[in-house]
Amino acid sequence: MTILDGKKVSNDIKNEIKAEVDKMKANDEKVPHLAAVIVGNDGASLTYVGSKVRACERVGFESTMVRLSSTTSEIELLDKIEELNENSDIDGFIIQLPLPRQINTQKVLMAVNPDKDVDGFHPMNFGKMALDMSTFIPATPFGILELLERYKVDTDGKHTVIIGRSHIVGRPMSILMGRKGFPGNSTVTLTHSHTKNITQITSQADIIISALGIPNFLKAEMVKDDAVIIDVGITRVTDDSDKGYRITGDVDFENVSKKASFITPVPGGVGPMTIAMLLKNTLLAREQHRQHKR
Ligand SMILES: Nc1nc(=O)c2c([nH]1)NC[C@@H]1CN(c3ccc(C(=O)N[C@@H](CCC(=O)O)C(=O)O)cc3)C=[N+]21
Repeated sequence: MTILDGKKVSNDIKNEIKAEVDKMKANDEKVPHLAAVIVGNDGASLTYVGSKVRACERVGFESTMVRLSSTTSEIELLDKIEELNENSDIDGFIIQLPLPRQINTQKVLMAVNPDKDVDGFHPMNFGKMALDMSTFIPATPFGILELLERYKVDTDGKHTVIIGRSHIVGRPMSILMGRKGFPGNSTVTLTHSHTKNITQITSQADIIISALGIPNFLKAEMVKDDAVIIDVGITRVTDDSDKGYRITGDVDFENVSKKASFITPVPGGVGPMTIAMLLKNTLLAREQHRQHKR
């Protein structure tokens, strides 16, 4: 059994990005600038955005955190997005999800300039991804592909079963694993809350990608020997540690890891990769802006 060490790989990627930024600095070029908009005071969201800002500092990017109150109206957020679209110093930005109820998420994501959409959530970029055109791939799916690639996990002709059809993970992952090339060429099954007899399906999977958010959902009985297990779940459970919580994935790691050929831990698996790939998309955005002389 091999642990897919997202913590280590994400550090490698950050070092590679930092080397690129150092070259830019040596040439007196502008360094990439990422902005993150966060609406409201959700604890988990603030933690993630904080990690993104710290990761920017670590690789030498400029970063801007835009904090808006939980009562922000849709119009106010759209105005802020317009401002970021027009600010030529900003290469890419993200709107941290979820958004408060009064705001229509789809409308907001459509307002982001696709050239600055480093989350890859704009329908234009999602469509390009589905059509194998070069674009920003959403950071979590991109991170999973990168892990599979760096550990040379064979995906060709394999049966990949995805649990969860979210717009951020399950849906894009189902498209990416079925694309031509590596990692890809999988036969994909996308399962969700209306799926019947899920154990029968997961038991046949060569690769399982679980993005559900239910701790200990995936048990050893649901997995065949030598399966590849990617755990995208991140659920906070309260405990008596200093933080007051620990995070746990969808997978019963202790038992499933005994059967798996490769498995991602939580924490230290897909989560850190998400942040590294957001940086990678921002570097890509900077390079494209430079070529278009913006
Ligand atoms: N516009 C937008 N883009 C996102 O990419 C986005 C989002 N909204 N909303 C929420 C999800 C979730 N997400 C994570 C990022 C890093 C970790 C991460 O670093 N996790 C660490 C542990 C972090 C902890 O201790 O809480 C780990 O798994 O080792 C987790 C989850 C990005 N998301």
